[in-house]
Amino acid sequence: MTSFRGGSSSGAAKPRHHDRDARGGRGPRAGRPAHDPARMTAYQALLAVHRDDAYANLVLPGLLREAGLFGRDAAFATELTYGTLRARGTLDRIIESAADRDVSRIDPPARDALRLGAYQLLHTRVPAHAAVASTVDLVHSVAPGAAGFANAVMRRIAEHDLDAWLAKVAPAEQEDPVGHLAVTQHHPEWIVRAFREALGGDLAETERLLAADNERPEVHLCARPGRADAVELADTVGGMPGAFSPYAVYLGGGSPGELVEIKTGRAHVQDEGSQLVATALAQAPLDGRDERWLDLCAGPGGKAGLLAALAAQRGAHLTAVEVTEHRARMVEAAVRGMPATVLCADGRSVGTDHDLPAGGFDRVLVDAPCTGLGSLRRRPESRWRRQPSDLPPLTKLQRELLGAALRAVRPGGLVAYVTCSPHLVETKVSVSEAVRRGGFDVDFVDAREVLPAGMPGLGDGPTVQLWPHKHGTDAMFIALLRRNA
Ligand SMILES: C[S@@+](CC[C@H](N)C(=O)[O-])C[C@H]1O[C@@H](n2cnc3c(N)ncnc32)[C@H](O)[C@@H]1O
Repeated sequence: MTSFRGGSSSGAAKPRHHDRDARGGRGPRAGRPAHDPARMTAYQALLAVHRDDAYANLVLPGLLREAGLFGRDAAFATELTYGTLRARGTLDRIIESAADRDVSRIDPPARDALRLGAYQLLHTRVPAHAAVASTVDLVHSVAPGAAGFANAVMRRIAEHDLDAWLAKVAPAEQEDPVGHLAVTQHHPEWIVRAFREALGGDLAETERLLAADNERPEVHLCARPGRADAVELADTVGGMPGAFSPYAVYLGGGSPGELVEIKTGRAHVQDEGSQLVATALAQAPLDGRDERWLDLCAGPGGKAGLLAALAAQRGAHLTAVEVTEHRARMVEAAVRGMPATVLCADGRSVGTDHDLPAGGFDRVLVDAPCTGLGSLRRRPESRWRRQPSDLPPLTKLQRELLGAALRAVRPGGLVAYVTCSPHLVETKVSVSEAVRRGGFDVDFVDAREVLPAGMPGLGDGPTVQLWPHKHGTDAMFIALLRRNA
């Protein structure tokens, strides 16, 4: 877990305000940060996530702007928001133990304020007295009747450090190793189980993966082939060329949205793992015609942008399909100026939509809708929002879309099935089921052969699973299939 290490003016060093006394015991009202804008902003982000199902990475930038937070104050608010959301399940266990009641029986505003407070106490260097006082102040603002309760709970939490609390609330490692990891590494148990299974049962490695999931990932850029060079781009933006993808640049800091290279379409933000799987499809050897490429699940357009740039260099044309209209518009923006056509259509309509003829394409990407368990690093709330019940409808769609891709590709052509999830049900099982049920005659192409030479940790093939703790990428899965007839 990344921890805040600063002495921000909104953090520990700030003297306590006295607004409450001046206002006759109420303090600022919820939604109107007046005295502690960083904590109030983090609280509002949590509220939006838990009440409105918002995504923190989408909602937080606007809240920071509204509150006029920059620099260290913005970093503090961001750390509080992301850290609290990631650790939520474990913080809740600690709060339950300290409050001696289930978190479901605590009013949501007080509950979120307590989560923020517990996070400060156990994961940051904010001094205990500042964490307690600022949390009680926040509860005064958002749930005045619970201020006394919050004070008591915070004081009880402050009696122990994180290790002591984990020893108290986590199941014993010997008796329940998965339950233990779930609590100590802040993940739901069903996800720990799924990761462990995908890693062949190795608990120590599962722990390394979970720890990597708790770190905020570095921003990766993709230097678009033919438009930018990764080494030059790295120099220009003060970043580092990526370890594996020839197009990757690791952006040390700063906001990618401000970069001229992004605004002018020379580069886009894209995880290196996503770059690798899209490039693998483009690089795989193919006999015969190689002109018609298809991206069957293209929105918002990251891989389509890279594929279209590669298609431009190779004299090919990309058809990019996306079922959601606003995402199809994002794909259009991502491929502008490149040889690509965007269709707002259901990818399963191959053979019935005249723009998606059966056997009409040489290379096809299915970047299937999935649980996204491979990118938990960048969506702090999603580990607690996702449920095992999400799997059946998603795997049905995945199999149907892969079936459509296998119908769309010509005999001898290639299909890449990709997920941003390592869950075996969404990866190997979805592939084998789609092939079996569709009765397709296919061969697996060893994906390791078309990933950069010398890349470590690619397993036994022919499919490849990338990992945050091994490759510093999202946990992207790729299966490459050649259709025989
Ligand atoms: C994992 S995302 C694709 C990410 C994209 N390839 C990229 O790199 O930016 C899956 C996309 O598939 C779209 N989708 C879902 N069902 C679809 C369908 N039946 N046909 C086409 N697209 C679909 C979703 O709206 C979503 O945008």
